[in-house]
Amino acid sequence: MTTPPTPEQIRLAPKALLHDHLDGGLRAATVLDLARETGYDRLPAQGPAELETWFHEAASSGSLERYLETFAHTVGVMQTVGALQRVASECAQDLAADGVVYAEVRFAPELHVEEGLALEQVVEAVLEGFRLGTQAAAAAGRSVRIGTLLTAMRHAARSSEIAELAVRYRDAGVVGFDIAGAEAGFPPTRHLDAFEYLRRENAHFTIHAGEAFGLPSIWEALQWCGADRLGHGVRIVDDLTVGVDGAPKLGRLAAYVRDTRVPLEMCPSSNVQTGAVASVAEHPIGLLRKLGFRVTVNTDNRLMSGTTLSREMALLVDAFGYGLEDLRWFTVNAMKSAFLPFDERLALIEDIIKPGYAALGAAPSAR
Ligand SMILES: O=c1[nH]cnc2c1ncn2[C@H]1C[C@H](O)[C@@H](CO)O1
Ligand SMILES: [Zn+2]
Repeated sequence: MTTPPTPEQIRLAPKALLHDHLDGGLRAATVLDLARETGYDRLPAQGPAELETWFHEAASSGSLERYLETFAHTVGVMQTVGALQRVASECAQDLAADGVVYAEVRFAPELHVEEGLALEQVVEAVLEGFRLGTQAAAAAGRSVRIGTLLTAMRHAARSSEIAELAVRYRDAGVVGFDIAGAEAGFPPTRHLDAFEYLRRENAHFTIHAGEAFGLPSIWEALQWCGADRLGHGVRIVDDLTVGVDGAPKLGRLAAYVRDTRVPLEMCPSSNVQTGAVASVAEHPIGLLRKLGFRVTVNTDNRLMSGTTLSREMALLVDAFGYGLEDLRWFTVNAMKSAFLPFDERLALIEDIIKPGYAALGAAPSAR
């Protein structure tokens, strides 16, 4: 019988995070400070606790489109070099304090040019913020490595430009590309040029797919666009049926996803808020983990969900009875799927992750 890890053990356990939005992870107090400094006067609440509650409630309507409307207020205060640097630096420090040892954090440069910044200035400000935050975390005794993903908005038309930006900054901390935003009505094939360019450049990308729209979106992301990973991908369960023997039977797309080890960046709390799943207890992560899909656990938007990676893992421990060994499995899956060179992924797994779980008393893995 598995002993459930305590919240403190979960926090101390080394964790890897592949899906976290910079503009969805601000501290509420920072949103308020930046609004004052930059003259942004449209915030819906004036104290940090009220603002935190507002984000959580407004993002919990059951609709992805309404969830996305809340970003107007975070993006609204992230329009200067100073604001972008501060948010990125605090992000690195908050992740490190939560025991995250490797994170890929994404944001959409095109959303941060309202006050006249150039796309390059936006990217450089965020990279500098991550550098400063990582340095501050190290000084506090916590080591975290951050890779940046550049996101293009799927309803807009700047994906090729953003893909080129990702390639231009690939040696300066940008490790990949993504598309995000409303999914229904905006299939990933609208951005085929960007994905074809990235593949020619041997670059990595993930695509938000199978969150608010189903199998066709996942199929396009993989088989037309060539995504390395899927953001969410929860709707892959639509391709599972129950066979005559009562065992789950995989359709062709689900089999492809499992058999070619496509990483699924699953975000339990966010999926409940947008209505992609009914509750954490009913999240497909339980079934997909049993069936051996390459599942990873992520935060998506820490501010909108009032969460951390430790909390997402604790919710799964409560729902599915996971032990430290399961959390290590999710973590190793994430690290294997990171957009880092193979030798660097292996070093993090062998030198940091496995010893970290062993120190907490996790049983050695069978393989
Ligand atoms: O879960 C999501 N699905 C689709 N789009 C999302 C999600 N979370 C955040 N975004 C959007 C809103 C942000 O402004 C943008 C870039 O981070 O990505
Ligand atoms: Zn997301």
